[in-house]
Amino acid sequence: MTSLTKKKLAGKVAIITGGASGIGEATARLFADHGAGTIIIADIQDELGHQVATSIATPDCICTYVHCDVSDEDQVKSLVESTVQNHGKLDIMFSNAGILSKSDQTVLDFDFTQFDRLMAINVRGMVACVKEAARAMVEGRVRGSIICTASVAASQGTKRRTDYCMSKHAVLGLVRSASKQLGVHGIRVNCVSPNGVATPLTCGAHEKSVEEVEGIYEAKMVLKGVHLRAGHVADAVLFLASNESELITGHDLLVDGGFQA
Ligand SMILES: NC(=O)c1ccc[n+]([C@@H]2O[C@H](COP(=O)([O-])OP(=O)(O)OC[C@H]3O[C@@H](n4cnc5c(N)ncnc54)[C@H](O)[C@@H]3O)[C@@H](O)[C@H]2O)c1
Repeated sequence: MTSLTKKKLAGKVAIITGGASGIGEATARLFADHGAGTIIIADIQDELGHQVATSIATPDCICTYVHCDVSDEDQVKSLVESTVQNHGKLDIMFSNAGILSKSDQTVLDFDFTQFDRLMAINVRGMVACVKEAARAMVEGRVRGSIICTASVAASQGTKRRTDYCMSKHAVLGLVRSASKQLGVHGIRVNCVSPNGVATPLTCGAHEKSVEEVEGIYEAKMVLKGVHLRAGHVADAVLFLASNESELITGHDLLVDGGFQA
């Protein structure tokens, strides 16, 4: 096999949170295409998660669904422990699960109940996934890769969705700190920051179709003639998960069509 045809994740064991839908699902499919030996889809949408896992599994790729609410550290701990017990190790954690609040969450109309729920998933859940994955990698002496999903909202303010913007700023702080602490173990920690992708998350928030949402986001991109899709984000995650990014850690990889240029 030449290096050009070599699969980038041959034999790797990966967990993808929020893997039943959108960016997580697209990444699970791409990981399978690139030879991952085991992919664990961790989500709270049980029926969809099982369907996605079944559709990805092949004789060469074990793909299973595990119910895991990332806001509950015990569930994250047991997700990681069962992965290592059943599959021998953990090489890649893609901590991707995230939500938007129902209301606009401007400062003047801030709702703390929605804020608490969002922070429990978008921040507490991210920390739990990074913590448990890193502990398993250190214990198993795995030079693993941890990737979090941040957002373009991680590095600039927003006119609404204040809680979401705050949560993604926190993800950036987590990634940068974890990368400094875990480098000594050979563990890399990075994040991807998409601009708008039409997924169930954003279509639901806008109450618009995929085409309408893609139109809204395309208007904000510098690059024209292309829509930012979940597959573009998955490509960036694959790069950060594979040895092609061996020297890259603590990095925020923007996938935004030039939005922040
Ligand atoms: N779509 C975008 O425009 C965009 C832009 C920047 C960042 N992001 C981020 O990308 C990530 C994925 O979002 P998406 O657009 O693919 O949305 P999505 O709704 O299609 O997928 C998110 C998945 O996370 C799961 N999830 C929600 N709460 C969970 C919990 N407590 N525990 C486990 N799983 C849970 C959902 O069930 C869903 O399957 C999120 O972190 C989001 O903030 C999305």
